[in-house]
Amino acid sequence: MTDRSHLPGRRLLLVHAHPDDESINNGATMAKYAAEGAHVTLVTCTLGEEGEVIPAGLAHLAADRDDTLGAHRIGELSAAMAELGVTDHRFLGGPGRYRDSGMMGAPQNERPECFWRADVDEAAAYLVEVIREVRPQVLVTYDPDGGYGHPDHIQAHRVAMRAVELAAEPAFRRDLGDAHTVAKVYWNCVPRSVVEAGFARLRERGEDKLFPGIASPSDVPGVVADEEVTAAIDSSAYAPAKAAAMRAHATQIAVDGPFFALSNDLGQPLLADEYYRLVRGTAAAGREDDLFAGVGA
Ligand SMILES: CC(=O)N[C@H]1[C@@H](O[C@@H]2[C@H](O)[C@H](O)[C@@H](O)[C@H](O)[C@H]2O)O[C@H](CO)[C@@H](O)[C@@H]1O
Ligand SMILES: [Zn+2]
Repeated sequence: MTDRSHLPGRRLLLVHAHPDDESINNGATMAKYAAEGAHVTLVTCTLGEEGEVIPAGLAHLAADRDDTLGAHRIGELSAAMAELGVTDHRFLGGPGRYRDSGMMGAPQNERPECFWRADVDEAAAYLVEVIREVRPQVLVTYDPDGGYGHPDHIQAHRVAMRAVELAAEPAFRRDLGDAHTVAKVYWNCVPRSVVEAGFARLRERGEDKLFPGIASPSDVPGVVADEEVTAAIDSSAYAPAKAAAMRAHATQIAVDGPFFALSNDLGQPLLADEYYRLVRGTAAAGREDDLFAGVGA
């Protein structure tokens, strides 16, 4: 039986594809739970080597130039975690084990070392080892489409969901630790009414002029009908930390007040509250305001 005495009471594990996804999707949630004393663990599946680069002075980092963006983004991620108060962040299988696959359909999808071509069970075993060590009650990842169809996001979903299954199997890889059942699994999402209100607010205030273009609600990853949302984390107190963490990913994200843009220069609202769909486990009555609702230590 695993000795849990050294583990903090509440333990949250997040599984993401690239450095920056964690701050965009869950920055306020991570800051909130870290501040409340929960143990927050982030596993990022690639280094984001194939990303575009916003600052002109860093353009040389790009994959088709010096190909050092991955190493640079490790530093960005560390800076972002410092802003959120998160101290446990890891790369799946170690830094560089799986390479960023590029956008769906890109030639990079064919590289043998890219995450999109990973064997899901082999990749999941790396995550089983983390799950059996940290023993989280709650795991957060993407929906089956990865939020917006990026191959690394889709693969992160598949690997996370497979690892949850395997970690709970006592007969699976006993060398990776005692079996552990994750009590609750959530997928990131955003209610349609919140996204539409966010864009309307920015247009009303004329802040949609801060960037060359403005995205549309359909560009936002994981938009769902309001009634599909099962948890809403009021993280307004942590909005500054989230914005600072997003700014730390300077090669990928430009933040201006309540607005941000990725390298496509399409501005969108920076949402402080963060939303989830429970897909494994038992939800508390009504829309939850705590991801740990109903779980024991
Ligand atoms: C938020 C996210 O998942 N970013 C990924 C994504 O980056 C996008 C990509 O470069 C696209 O071509 C741009 O138009 C868009 O603005 C970017 O956000 O894909 C990258 C390559 O796989 C990845 O490194 C980045 O983290
Ligand atoms: Zn991503």
